[in-house]
Amino acid sequence: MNDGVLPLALSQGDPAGIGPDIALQAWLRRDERALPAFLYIGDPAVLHVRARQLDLDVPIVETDATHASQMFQRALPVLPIATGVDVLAGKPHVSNARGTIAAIETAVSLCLSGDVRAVVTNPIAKSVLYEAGFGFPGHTEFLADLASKATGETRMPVMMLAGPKLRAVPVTIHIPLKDVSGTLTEALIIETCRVVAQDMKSRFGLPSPRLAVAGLNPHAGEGGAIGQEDDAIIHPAIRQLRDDGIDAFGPLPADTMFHGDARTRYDVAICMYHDQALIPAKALGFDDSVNVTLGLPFIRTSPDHGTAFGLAGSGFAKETSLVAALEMADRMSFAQDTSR
Ligand SMILES: NC(=O)C1=CN([C@@H]2O[C@H](COP(=O)(O)OP(=O)(O)OC[C@H]3O[C@@H](n4cnc5c(N)ncnc54)[C@H](O)[C@@H]3O)[C@@H](O)[C@H]2O)C=CC1
Ligand SMILES: NCC(=O)COP(=O)(O)O
Repeated sequence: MNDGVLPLALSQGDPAGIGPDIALQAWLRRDERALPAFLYIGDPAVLHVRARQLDLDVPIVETDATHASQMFQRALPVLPIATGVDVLAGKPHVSNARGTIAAIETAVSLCLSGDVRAVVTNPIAKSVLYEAGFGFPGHTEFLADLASKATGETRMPVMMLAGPKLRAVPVTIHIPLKDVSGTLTEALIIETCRVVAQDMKSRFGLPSPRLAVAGLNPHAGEGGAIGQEDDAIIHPAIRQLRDDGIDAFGPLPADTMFHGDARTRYDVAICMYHDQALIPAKALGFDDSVNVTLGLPFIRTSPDHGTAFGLAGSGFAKETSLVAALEMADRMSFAQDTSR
């Protein structure tokens, strides 16, 4: 079924984490889930060792993007990126960082050159990359930087956690909670919502998405008695978005916008900080939610979880979120608006 269709690129992530495990396990489910062909970009030696450790019978073939789809049925296609070090499951090490970063760069480059349809990333350990001098908070900002360098256009990346029950976007991402208030601006909220509205239309088939905007403070500020940001920053941003024809509403008290009835009234929850978005997203769908980066000139999805070092090589890591990420990237690539 994959012959003639470009593959997806799957970066290895931190090789000491569960990325290799879930890639092997996802490949074994290719028929059951009718998975799109994917090309694993990473160290084949790590995959061989991990497959043995997990007692998984997965043939591995070293190849390139051109031949991956036709080989996918018979073997897991791998574009080799040597780590050059002994990788131990569950033991992160700074010397793995170079291979982790190179795999992401290669995946993006293949996508921008039209050799793969989308980029799916396995989890990275941010602290390991920071120790190696990586200058970005996470994939989201790194991918935007790679895209900007390749296209010459500045990109504003937007993180969205998407599952069957909830789509949630954090306006501020990996910053300390104490800095959230100072970072939130009317312009940041407006720009984030514009990117969300545009990508919901072009990549998710929702022509007029309903954006429910959360307040920052308890009870959305209670009329200014419990904080000023809701009235001073969030409310004017929503007014501007509505004037621009975007169906945004709020600010809503965040504690009551995620229950079942409330979720029927919107397509995307716009949240003011990381945990306001990611706690409900992971509570409602840890096993099958996907982390998507909006605002890029290419498609990027990822499992919603991290490296789970404690599970690497154990056989207890679930591949379900990675499978959902592969399936979402596949759907998005066919829905894609080529005018972007
Ligand atoms: N997209 C990415 O690259 C992401 C990377 N991270 C990174 O991952 C590292 C570890 O972060 P944590 O907060 O511990 O989150 P985590 O998601 O790795 O683990 C949280 C809990 O969920 C469990 N878990 C995670 N994935 C699972 C799976 N597939 N199957 C079964 N159980 C699973 C873990 O065992 C642990 O109990 C950090 O360095 C963080 O930066 C975290 C989130 C996303
Ligand atoms: N908490 C979500 C997360 O860490 C994912 O970040 P990114 O690496 O996709 O930017």
